[in-house]
Amino acid sequence: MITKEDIQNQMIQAVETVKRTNPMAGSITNTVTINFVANAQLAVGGSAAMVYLPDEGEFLAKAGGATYINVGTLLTIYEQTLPHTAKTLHDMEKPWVLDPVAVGIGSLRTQLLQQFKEYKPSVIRGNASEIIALAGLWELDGGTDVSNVRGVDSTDSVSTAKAAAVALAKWTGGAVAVSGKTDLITDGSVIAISHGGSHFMEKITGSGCSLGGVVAVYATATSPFIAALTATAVYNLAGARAGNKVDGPGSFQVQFLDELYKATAADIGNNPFEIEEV
Ligand SMILES: Nc1ncnc2c1ncn2[C@@H]1O[C@H](COP(=O)(O)OP(=O)(O)O)[C@@H](O)[C@H]1O
Ligand SMILES: Cc1ncsc1CCOP(=O)(O)O
Ligand SMILES: [Mg+2]
Repeated sequence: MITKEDIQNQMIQAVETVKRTNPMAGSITNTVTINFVANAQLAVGGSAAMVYLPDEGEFLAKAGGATYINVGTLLTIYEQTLPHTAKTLHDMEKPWVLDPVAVGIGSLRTQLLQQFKEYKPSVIRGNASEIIALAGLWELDGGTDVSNVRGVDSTDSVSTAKAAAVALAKWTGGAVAVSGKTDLITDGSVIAISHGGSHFMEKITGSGCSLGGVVAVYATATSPFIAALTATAVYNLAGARAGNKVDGPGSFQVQFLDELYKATAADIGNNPFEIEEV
């Protein structure tokens, strides 16, 4: 099994590469949190670009080092944009990150998330209920037919999503990141548990969505597993630091962006995590 020290070195390298090269990771994401996603991507050193249209999704898929697809608020045009972009990414073997926000609501969301099974997202990032429900939709181990997703929120604990996360990662050959009070990241053979964050992260919209955007930034520079773990680590670090400085969600959001920006590669590599074999 890969050692913790190897993982930390790869995380540090990924952070340094991103800070040095300002890589572009384009997004097709929801209208609620689109601004926060872009700001978080910029804060860690990436470059953001958001589009809605099919040819523009294809353009960004080709131009960017990685791409982020988040199905939070669907528009009718996405029936064309999302499969077109995901197919381009798959065919070009380019990394892409999927956030299956609110899986289970509506027929278009179900149809699109079903289609993504064959396009194998490099990283799937969601809360526990979304990860369990996506595994159910894709008929993989650990999934359930009955979704416990409550709108965009989770009603399951991260540990209950472990089997689903492993099964999804084995199917895609990439990584899965399950978020919550503690976070679980797996590539199907190793599991990392990352600690930190703040209860205020549940009190602002977009902490999960923006985490997906930051995973995409790191995916331009490293493997899906290291990208998912590095993004989760910087979120846990910045969340904890910001949470200690503020007394409400409004100032938390501002402070959190500052702490994302200030976190050094060594700080991020040293944020607490454990690893275990699947
Ligand atoms: N109670 C909590 N304590 C610490 N960190 C949290 C807590 N809840 C969520 N987070 C963090 O917030 C981010 C988004 O996770 P989550 O809220 O599960 O996603 P989503 O917004 O998609 O439901 C992750 O970085 C996660 O670690
Ligand atoms: C509230 C809401 N409704 C549709 S998308 C969205 C944002 C969800 O953001 P997050 O999952 O990061 O909390
Ligand atoms: Mg979410």
